[in-house]
Amino acid sequence: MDAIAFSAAHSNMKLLDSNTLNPDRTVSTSFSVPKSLVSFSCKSSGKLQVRDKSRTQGLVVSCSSSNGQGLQLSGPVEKRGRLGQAFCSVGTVSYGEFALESHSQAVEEKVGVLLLNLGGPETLDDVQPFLYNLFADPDIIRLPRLFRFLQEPLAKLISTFRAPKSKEGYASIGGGSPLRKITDEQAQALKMALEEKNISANVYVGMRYWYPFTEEAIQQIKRDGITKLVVLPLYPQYSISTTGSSIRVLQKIFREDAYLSTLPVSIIKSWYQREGYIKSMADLIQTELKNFVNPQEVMIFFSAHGVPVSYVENAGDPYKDEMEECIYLIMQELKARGVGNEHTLAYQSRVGPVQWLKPYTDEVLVELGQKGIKSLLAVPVSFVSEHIETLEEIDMEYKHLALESGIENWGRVPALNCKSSFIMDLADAVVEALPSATALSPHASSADTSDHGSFRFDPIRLLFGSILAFILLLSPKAFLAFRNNFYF
Ligand SMILES: C=CC1=C(C)c2cc3[nH]c(cc4nc(cc5[nH]c(cc1n2)c(C)c5CCC(=O)O)C(CCC(=O)O)=C4C)c(C)c3C=C
Ligand SMILES: [Fe+2]
Repeated sequence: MDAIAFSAAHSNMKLLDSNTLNPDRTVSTSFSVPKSLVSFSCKSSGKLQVRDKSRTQGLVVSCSSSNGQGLQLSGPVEKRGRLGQAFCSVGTVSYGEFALESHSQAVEEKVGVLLLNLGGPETLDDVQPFLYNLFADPDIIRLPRLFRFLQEPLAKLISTFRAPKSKEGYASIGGGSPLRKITDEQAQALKMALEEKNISANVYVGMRYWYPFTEEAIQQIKRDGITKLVVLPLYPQYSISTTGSSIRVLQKIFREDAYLSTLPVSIIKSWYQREGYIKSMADLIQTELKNFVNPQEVMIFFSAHGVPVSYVENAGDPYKDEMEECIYLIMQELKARGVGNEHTLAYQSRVGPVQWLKPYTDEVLVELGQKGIKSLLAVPVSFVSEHIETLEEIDMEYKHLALESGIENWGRVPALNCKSSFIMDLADAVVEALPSATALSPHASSADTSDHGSFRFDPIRLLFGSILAFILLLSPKAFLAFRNNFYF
């Protein structure tokens, strides 16, 4: 007669019962674990897996003994818990002819959530070095491989020339980006939302181009001894230039570190299709529409941050498709609520001389004014916090342009920031991602870095890109002319 005791790998998990098992007998056991945190060890079998077979129907627990004689646990889900969240209770245990050793190992699990974001200058003095970091990113200025050595000098040049214009923008919104403050608040709110779901997690913020840098967050994750990590980029839609770039930084750090290379990690690449996010966006739009005298006459104007067309057409960036699907889902949700307004999507914030995704926000605003549209509600859609492009570009530049073009009633939907339904949905996304955490294998990383590799060889781009880079580097005068024509 042997006993098997299950203990959970997380401080919130409680062992309610253990059973004495007899061969050829099915017995019941019961223990309670948060649905997402399911990891057990069993000395004799060596392997005991718990799989989330269906998100809605709960767990099936299976275990194989070291000799493959089929220990099995299975059972229905039971609802428990202080706040009504799904807990799982395994109802029956059966096993084959082999005895099991009595104790399992309890591993203290420390869950971490890493929020990835762009970062922004906190003071006007930070603007040029922030821009340098941004333009030095090969996912932002994509030079042909042969000319990568030009990346840093080019970044220095462009950041120096763009800084005065950027500084004006940041000065007009109070002298710096609000991104760090808002992201810290989101991190705190997410930690609390997870606690309500009985998951104790450390939430970290890792910025791509300014403090706290992703590298710093990772060092803290190591110091804290995190044993399972969920990576959640704060961009609803995936782009090579945003989520892709941050993930590449992560993969590089993880590959080179013994501890990190074995840390189970789950990366949520994009989440624009989540019901909680779509509903939260629809809530914001519905609320804002009510501020207009004739809400049903208002054109809903989605304005997304653009990317160069080449990202989508040559490098396979899914950003445009994901954006269009996101808008479709938000509009479907609004329709289901009886809101049947007209809508349109345009892309803002283009930088430099290349073609960006069209239509451009500024051009569409003028066209809509000319067509006689009188009321317009701007909805920033690629980002979940207020930042320079909502506070300055939309609220000031585009509003001014729209009013000048004949639009009389202007409104803007606020960013989601810490809206509770949105934060709760992020917490759900984390909970759902936890079971699939696995070490970032060298395989996975090479697949993910393939954005670069998949950039098709384009001789014209190569030729012109390199000639341009050389001219710009060698001749400040030419750069000035270039800048004046194409405004960096
Ligand atoms: C989904 C969002 C974003 C995408 C896609 C994106 C691509 C992208 N951006 C630049 C150049 C700049 N971006 C700048 C600021 C900035 N960009 C985003 C988001 C996306 N960028 C945000 C949220 C911010 C604001 C951060 C803040 O400080 O509040 C800037 C600096 C500001 C300015 O000078 O206008 C630049 C430059 C490129 C080239 C690019 C794709 C290739
Ligand atoms: Fe940007």
